[in-house]
Amino acid sequence: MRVERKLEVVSVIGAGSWGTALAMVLADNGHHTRLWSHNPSQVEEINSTHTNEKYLPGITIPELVKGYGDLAEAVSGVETIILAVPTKAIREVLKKIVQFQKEPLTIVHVSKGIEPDTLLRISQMIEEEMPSNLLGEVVVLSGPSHAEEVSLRHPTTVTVSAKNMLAAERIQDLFINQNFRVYTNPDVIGVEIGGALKNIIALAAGISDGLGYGDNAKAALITRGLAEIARLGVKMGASPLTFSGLTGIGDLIVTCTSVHSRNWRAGNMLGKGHHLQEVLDKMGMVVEGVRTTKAAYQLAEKFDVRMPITSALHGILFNEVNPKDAVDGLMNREKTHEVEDLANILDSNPAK
Ligand SMILES: NC(=O)C1=CN([C@@H]2O[C@H](COP(=O)(O)OP(=O)(O)OC[C@H]3O[C@@H](n4cnc5c(N)ncnc54)[C@H](OP(=O)(O)O)[C@@H]3O)[C@@H](O)[C@H]2O)C=CC1
Ligand SMILES: O=C(CO)COP(=O)(O)O
Repeated sequence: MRVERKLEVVSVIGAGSWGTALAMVLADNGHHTRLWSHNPSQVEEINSTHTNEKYLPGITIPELVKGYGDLAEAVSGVETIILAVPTKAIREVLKKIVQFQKEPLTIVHVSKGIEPDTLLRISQMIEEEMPSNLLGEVVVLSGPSHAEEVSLRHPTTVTVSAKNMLAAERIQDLFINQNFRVYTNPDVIGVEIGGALKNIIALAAGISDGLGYGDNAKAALITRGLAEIARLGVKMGASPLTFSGLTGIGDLIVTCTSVHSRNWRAGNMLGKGHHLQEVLDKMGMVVEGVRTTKAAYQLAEKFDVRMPITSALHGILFNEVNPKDAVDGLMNREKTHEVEDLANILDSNPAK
């Protein structure tokens, strides 16, 4: 593979499973990689035993990855940071960076969420928090990519997207290697919406499995889930084509069918009758789909888009609706066409 790779010092902000796995990809590509954690004992573990047992048990982290506990030191002198904290921590971390940063930064975010109430995508939150003199480019990296498999160097494909395609291509070159194939896509809205909303459907797929339903139900959730994600995304300005790509159907498949998925696992416990708070306490890792369900429910109202699966999940998570009743509700809705646009054309054609 021919890659114009300029070796850099790169900072990864957030040493959870995804930040650690991405730091390993960067180190495999020869970049000196600073992995920042707000947890001092984790920094100590990364530097002394080259492990991160809580998040990636059994994995050895390459020597080129160094743990940092001081955020200003971790970001000092770098051109690019990879922002790998959960969506709800993004503003807090950026507010800290703004206090000491002097030079513009390219920010690559790898989180999958939408902010409830403001209804902002992550790139919009970054643009809001960073003064323009400190913000170079904003790039999103997304796609079907469980950290556990990336850290084992199993073949993985992702997509990077930015308003400025040259920035996206630079980040493509930073990460791409024989195990980690990176595509570009100019559709930032579609990439961010697909990545965030697939977590809602993964929670629903987990619930379905937890209830003991089978592959038919899961295929239905994936397919009709994609339909409602695309319906909303297109209204928000995304290209419909993006939803048939890695950050759309690709990420939906992996998250709805993999035991690695925290969203699927959380859903599975809910389907087996556990209470939401108990499930989140047990997970010990971020389950982005819960907050994103709230945001997507609000977006559906704002854009006047039908999102029956999101709406059913919203009932389960926030209004004590019994999961089995929610499934019954979905199955007993008014009959409809599968492809609405086609149906609208037929409905307006008197000769049909
Ligand atoms: N895991 C995966 O396979 C993938 C995850 N993603 C996305 O990446 C994002 C991060 O997920 P992931 O790494 O899996 O999450 P994890 O739960 O594994 O780790 C989150 C990390 O962020 C830290 N953190 C939490 N809150 C703060 C805060 N306020 N300030 C600083 N650090 C904080 C946590 O620290 P602490 O240990 O102290 O809690 C932990 O190190 C999510 O949006 C997720 O959807 C995307 C693709 C793949
Ligand atoms: O986004 C992911 C894989 O692409 C990870 O999903 P979970 O957060 O559900 O583990």
